[in-house]
Order: sequence, then structure tokens, then C-alpha cells
Amino acid sequence: MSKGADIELIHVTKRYGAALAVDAVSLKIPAGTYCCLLGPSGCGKTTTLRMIAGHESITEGDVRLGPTVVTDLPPARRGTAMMFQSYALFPHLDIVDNVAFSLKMKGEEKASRRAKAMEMLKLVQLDHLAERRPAQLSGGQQQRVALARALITDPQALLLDEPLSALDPFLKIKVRQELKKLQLQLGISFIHVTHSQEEAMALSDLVVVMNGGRIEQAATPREVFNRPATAFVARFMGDHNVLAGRVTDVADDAVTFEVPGGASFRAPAGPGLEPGAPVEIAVRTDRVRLGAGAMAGCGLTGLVQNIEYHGQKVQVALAAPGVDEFSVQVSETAFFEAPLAVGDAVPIAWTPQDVHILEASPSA
Ligand SMILES: Nc1ncnc2c1ncn2[C@@H]1O[C@H](COP(=O)(O)OP(=O)(O)OP(=O)(O)O)[C@@H](O)[C@H]1O
Repeated sequence: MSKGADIELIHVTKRYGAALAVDAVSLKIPAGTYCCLLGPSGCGKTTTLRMIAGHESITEGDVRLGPTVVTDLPPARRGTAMMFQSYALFPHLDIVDNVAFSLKMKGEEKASRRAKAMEMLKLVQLDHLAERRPAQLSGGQQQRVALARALITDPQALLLDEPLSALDPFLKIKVRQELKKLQLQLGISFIHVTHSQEEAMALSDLVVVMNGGRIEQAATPREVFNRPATAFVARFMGDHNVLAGRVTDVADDAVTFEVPGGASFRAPAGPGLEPGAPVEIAVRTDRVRLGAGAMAGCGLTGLVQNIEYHGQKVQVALAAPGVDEFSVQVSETAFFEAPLAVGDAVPIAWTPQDVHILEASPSA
């Protein structure tokens, strides 16, 4: 059982003068969820997080935590806690006093607040460094102090703004695992802002992909990866080819569509797919077959532009008529059974089941 509360955003909008930073965003984050707000720079994810925390006023709409509308409450009275990107530790205080600071502000007496701070430091495995100052800790350790300091207020949700961005790649993965473990242990929601799709996929129960102040898709990592709602999501998550074409034929269970270069493909039928309708599709780069392994019928031939060796996989970039960029991921074994070179012309194919039809973007 989770002790946290559901968080709900109801048509939340933020304007800075004439600029619309967040545009009528509605989202429900069930209690006990690891949620990542994911998107490119400027998409409104930090502003959304800050509005949940109460560090930014809400122009229109409401934020609810459990049964309480917290829209007009100050940060300390919302039941949320925020961990800042910079960690914002006090350099002149030792680690215990840094963690205990918010309890001091509430007037809690010294022995009791230091005891609670030590408990929090144990939780993040830093109790052995309690007497040190922030400057005497590594980046990863400072980050754990910041975590302990946010958690000491016993929040119903923890808000994290790019918590891993200052760490080196090795530490990033280690701390990421610790964050996930801590969230499961505490049972409260963590809402984590990141521009890294890899980070969001690794951590989340719920990935919220934002673009231009709006939500493009909010779903599990698997759903977002396998069934990206829009071309933006497919491109942002990566490992997908996005093709634009036009429907040429509609049967009961399948449609045929054509890309500008003349190649035509079949895909599962769907609503709104009338003859002549423009359509955008996504095909995972690891579902495409090349060369002798490619089935007949697609009629697309690609010219190899670039080959990158990635260890387990080899990434082949191709150009084809009517298709600007096309990327295929081949297993190392398959690639070296029939190696390709830059300049080779090679048949490309995939099955209709691997074609995913995309919707129009809400921010388009
Ligand atoms: N205080 C402000 N005044 C005016 N515009 C702002 C302010 N803060 C943010 N914005 C604008 O609002 C939009 C959303 O900003 P926000 O910081 O939420 O984006 P973000 O997705 O978190 O980006 P990043 O990854 O770069 O932090 C941007 O266009 C930004 O320029």
C-alpha cells in the first residue's frame, strides 16, 4: 500500500506575458508512481514541475494532491518536496544540519531534528559522513544529501528537476538505480524532469512526453516506445523511422499507402484511413530487414550512407526515393553474415504488423 496521494493537473496553463509555457495540461499521476516528464529544452517540463511544487504560480487551471486543491498553497503546505538541480546545500553547515534545516525552520528542537536527519542519512547510506561539509563530498554524495533533505519533510510526492544531469555517465546509472529503489521503498510518487529518453524509460512507470507546452503522450515506457502517439514522440524516443505518405487502398483489415518515391506498403487498417488521406507511420529500426532477408513486395531500395558499429548492434543509415533518412539496426551477427558497405544498394522491407500509424500532434 502506498502512503502517497494521487496528483492531478486540471487544464494547467502558464503564461509568461504573451508567451505560453504550459498549455492547458491535464494529467493524473496515481499515488506511488515513478513519473518522468520528458521532452526537449523549452517544452515546459520544468515549469510544470514548479507549478506542482508551488514554486511557480499557475495562470489557469488547478493542481490537486489527493482530495486537496493545492493551487494557491505555498510549497511548504502542499505535501510535496522538491530536489533542485543544483542541490542548493548550505556550504557552512555540516551534512546533518543541512538535512535537518527544514525542521529547524519549523521550530523543532535540535536533538530531535538531528536524530531525524540521521535516519534520513541512513536511508540514503550517508550516515557515516554526517559531520562533513558539502564541499567535502563527491557530486553523487551531495546529491544524496539533497535527497535526504527533501525527504525529511515526509512528502506525499517528491519532485526532482534533472537530478542526474550533473553526474558522470557511470554514476548516473548507479544513482538512477538508487532513485528507483528508494521510490519503491517509500511508496510515494517521484516526479522527475529529464530530457533523456533513456533515463525516462529506465525509471518510469509513467512517461509524460511534452512538446511546445503540451503533452504528446502519457503512458508506460513500453507503450510510448512501441506505440508512439505522434511523429514527435517516435522521433524523440529514437530507434524509429517516420515515413509520410498517402493512403491508396483500403480493405477490411489492411490499408495500402504510398510514399512520395512510389514504394507502397501495407499496414493494419485504422480509423480515418480513407483513400487519399495523408498518413504518417513509424517502423522500429530493429524490425526492418535488409538485403537477402528482405521480403519481396515493398519495392523500396536504399543506398547505404553510413555504418556505425555499436557492439551488439550495427546501425545502418540509408537514403531511399521519397524517404529522407532511414535507419536500420541489425544484430552484430546478422550484419557480419552479409556485410554491407557505404554506397551499396540494398532492398528494405518490414511486415505490415510492424507498421505503426501515427496521430496528428496536439502541438502541431
Ligand atoms: N521566468 C520566465 N520568464 C519567461 N519565460 C520563461 C520563464 N521560465 C520559462 N520560460 C519559458 O517557458 C518555456 C518553458 O520553459 P521550461 O523551463 O519549463 O522548459 P523545460 O522543458 O524545462 O526546458 P529545459 O530542459 O531547457 O529546462 C520556455 O520557452 C521558456 O523560455
